[in-house]
Amino acid sequence: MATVVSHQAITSQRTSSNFKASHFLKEPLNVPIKLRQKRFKIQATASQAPLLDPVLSPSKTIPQSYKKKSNEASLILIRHGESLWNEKNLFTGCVDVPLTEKGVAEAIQAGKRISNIPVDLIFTSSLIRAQMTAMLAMTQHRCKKVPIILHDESEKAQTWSHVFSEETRKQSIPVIAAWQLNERMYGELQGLNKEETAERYGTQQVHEWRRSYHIPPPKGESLEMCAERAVSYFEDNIQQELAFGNNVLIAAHGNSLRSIIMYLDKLTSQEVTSLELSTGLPLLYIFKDRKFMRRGSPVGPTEAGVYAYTKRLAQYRQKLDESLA
Ligand SMILES: O=C(O)[C@@H](CO)OP(=O)(O)O
Repeated sequence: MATVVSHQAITSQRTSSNFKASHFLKEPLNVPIKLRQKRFKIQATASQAPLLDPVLSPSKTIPQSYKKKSNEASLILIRHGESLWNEKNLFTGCVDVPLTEKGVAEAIQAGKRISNIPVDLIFTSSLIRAQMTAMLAMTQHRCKKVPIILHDESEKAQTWSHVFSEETRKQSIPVIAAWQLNERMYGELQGLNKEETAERYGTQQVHEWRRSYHIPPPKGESLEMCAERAVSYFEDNIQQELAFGNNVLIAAHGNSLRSIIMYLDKLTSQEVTSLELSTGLPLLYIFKDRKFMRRGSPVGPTEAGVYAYTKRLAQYRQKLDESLA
C-alpha cells in the first residue's frame, strides 16, 4: 500500500528544488560558494537540456565572495484551510482533496494577516489544498507579486515554463512544491471517518495513532517518520534560503507542520503530542543568528503589534506604505 521512496529520489528532488529556486530568484550573489558550486554542477551535468534562461542565464563564473541579503529572515507557516475531508471528518493523509468554501475564506483571511510580511519564496506540499492556500493567501499580499509554481516534473516542463523578462520575474514569487511537505501518510485510515474509527478501535488507540510521536497508524507513517522527510527537507532546502536572508512562506499540513514546529521550537516527543494547529492560521518565526524565534500568529494587517516584531519588518511595511501611497 505505502510506496517507499528511495533516498536517491529524495536527494534528486532536493537538488532540483535548490537549483530552480536560485535560478528563478536570480540572486546568485546571495548564494554561498559551496551551494553555488553545487547548483552550477547540476546545471553543467544537465547540459543536454536547455536549462538556462535565454534572458537571465546565470553567469558561469563562480564569484569568490557572496553577500547575504540580510542576517534576518521571516518564516511563515500556514496549515491549509479547511478541506472537503476535514469538513466530512475523514482521515485525509496523502489523499489530494481541495478546500471547501470555508477553507478558501480561511486562506484569504490568512493572506490578509500576512499581507505586510515579506515573502520571497514559497514552499508548498504537492497537495492541492496546500497549494490553493498559498495561492489564495498571496492574492491578499500588499506586494502584489505573482506566485508562480516551478515545474520540475520533466526537463521539458522546466524549459517550457521559463520566464523571459527580468522585469516580470522581479514581480513574481517562485513556488516550490515538495512531496516531503505532504501530510503524514495515514495508511489504512485514509478515507475513514474519525468518529467511527474511534468507536471501532477505541478513543485511546485512535488518539495514539493521531497524536503520538512514535506510533504509526496501520500501514501509515508515525509523526516520527513524517518528521524524517519533512524536517530533512526543511534543513536541506528551506533553512539555507532563510540563512541568505530570503523570506519564506510554507503552506503545508497539520502533521508535516507539527514536525517542523517540533524542530523549530525544540519540542520533545511528549510535548508535540499536545500541539494542535488550526486550519488557515499563519504562524510567524524570525530567523536570526541561526536561531528561530517564534512570534506567534500575525493578528491582522491593521494591528500595530505584529509590525513591531522587528525593525526589519517595520521597515518593510513602511516601504509598502510608501510605494502604495
Ligand atoms: O486527516 C488528516 O490527514 C489529519 C489532518 O487533517 O488529521 P489528524 O487531525 O488526525 O492529524
